[in-house]
Amino acid sequence: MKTILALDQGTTSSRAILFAHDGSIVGVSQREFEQYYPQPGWVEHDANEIWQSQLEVSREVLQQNNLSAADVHAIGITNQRETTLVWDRKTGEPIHHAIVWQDRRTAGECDKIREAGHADLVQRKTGLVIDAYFCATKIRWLLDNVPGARERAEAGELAFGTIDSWLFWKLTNGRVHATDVTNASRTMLLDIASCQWDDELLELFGIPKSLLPEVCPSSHLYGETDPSLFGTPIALGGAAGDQQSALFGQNCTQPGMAKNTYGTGCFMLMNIGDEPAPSKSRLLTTVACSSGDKREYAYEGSIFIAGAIVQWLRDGLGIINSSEEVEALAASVPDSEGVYLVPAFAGLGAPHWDSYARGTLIGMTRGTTKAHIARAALEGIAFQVADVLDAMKKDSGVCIEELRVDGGAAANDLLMQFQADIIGVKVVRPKIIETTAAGAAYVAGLSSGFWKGNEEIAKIWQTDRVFMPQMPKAEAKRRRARWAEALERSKNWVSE
Ligand SMILES: Nc1ncnc2c1ncn2[C@@H]1O[C@H](COP(=O)(O)OP(=O)(O)O)[C@@H](O)[C@H]1O
Ligand SMILES: O=P(O)(O)OC[C@H](O)CO
Repeated sequence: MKTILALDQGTTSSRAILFAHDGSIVGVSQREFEQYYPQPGWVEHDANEIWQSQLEVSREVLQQNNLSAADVHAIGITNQRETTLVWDRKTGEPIHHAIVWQDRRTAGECDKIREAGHADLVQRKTGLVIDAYFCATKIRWLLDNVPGARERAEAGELAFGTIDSWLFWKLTNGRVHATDVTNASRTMLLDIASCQWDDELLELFGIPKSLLPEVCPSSHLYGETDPSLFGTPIALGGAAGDQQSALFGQNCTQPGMAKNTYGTGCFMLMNIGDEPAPSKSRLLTTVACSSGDKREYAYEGSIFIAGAIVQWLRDGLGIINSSEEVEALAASVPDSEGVYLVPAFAGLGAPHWDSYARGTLIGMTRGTTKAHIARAALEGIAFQVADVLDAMKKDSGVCIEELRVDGGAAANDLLMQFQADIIGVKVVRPKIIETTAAGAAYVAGLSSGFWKGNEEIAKIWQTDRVFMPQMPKAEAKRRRARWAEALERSKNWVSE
């Protein structure tokens, strides 16, 4: 049986998923790995643990399904984006833990770069807002804080990579140092129009060019796995950052098509075609996946806390025992009775970008119960998404006809219905919810000839359930206006 093996290297776990030619899932294996929080606001990963967990699940999914490397036509990689790693080219050893996308250690540095007047240059070239979220200031931190790192980097001894690059390096035993263009577009060092590393930005951030990987299309033959890993070499057919991969996996290949992933955070991406138009509403412009050399772009609204608020109800407040339970609890009341929960626990991302906002629970009375709070938590996710959708409509001038959804919290019917109600747009959940891994499988399957073209892949995507807006428009408007007031109260709460 021929399959495509998708490696889905996420923030909290490594997964390996086998896809058959009809797009169905043959098997899944998953391992969590440790999160390191050395200081408040800092988040790190051990890149060797990432590699070991990824290798183990890859071998395990084959074994569990009685398959071998010979049954894998190609491998596709999808990964947590922006997480930054530097390693020694000779030994392959990381010089430090990877600095994770959520890490805020370079926020002060970003404030300075913004204050020095570089925001327009950075947005024009990279499509990004200056924020600690992206790689550039994380790389500089590593070069300036790991003893000897800057000298070694200047001598060409070190390599930088996002997690796709790290996996390519390990899978080929150091023969390939490359990244795909969607991951490269999150470094804040790429000119997204030419898709080349930009010398002016490298100088601004003090980063030697010799550190950087080669930038390749997402759907591209990068090499093959070292024979020592799986017995027989397997073709490496492509890679994509997880959110762009999900956009491709949702088959949003035409301008105006949008998806939203409800995981730890929420990431809404909309295909905007072949021009990297800058956003006027503080969204990001990012490189999207495409099936060949053709460039495609997307607007992205990144929301830092979404499903994580449900984990907080479970672990922080203890009012539910599992994430799934939130739906029944929230459904036990008809509405939140005026309670609003702004989940700005890690500041606010798009379109507000307020690092100093904090979580706010407001509107409670003596009648408020845990059910109202659970409901307000789910509604807070949907209101944030509505704010991003508005910004997208405004920037693109496109009337979004449907929002395709995926991610763990997209299983929550109450949340999906409320989402449709509050945005007044139908919400469509596909049958194959593993769209992130599917996107990686597709880019690898296309470059290696497993699938013939986009048309063949488009047939795989099928609707599971459609949520139509039911709430009267005036009521949705009233609730959004109240949300906007609650949001204002959460802003600029802490000073650093
Ligand atoms: N039924 C549910 N209702 C609401 N949230 C849920 C539900 N099931 C899972 N979640 C949330 O979804 C998140 C996990 O989704 P997942 O897509 O695996 O995230 P990630 O890739 O960011 O780790 C968790 O934050 C969890 O609380
Ligand atoms: O690993 P996830 O699914 O939380 O995704 C992380 C994003 O890529 C961060 O930009």
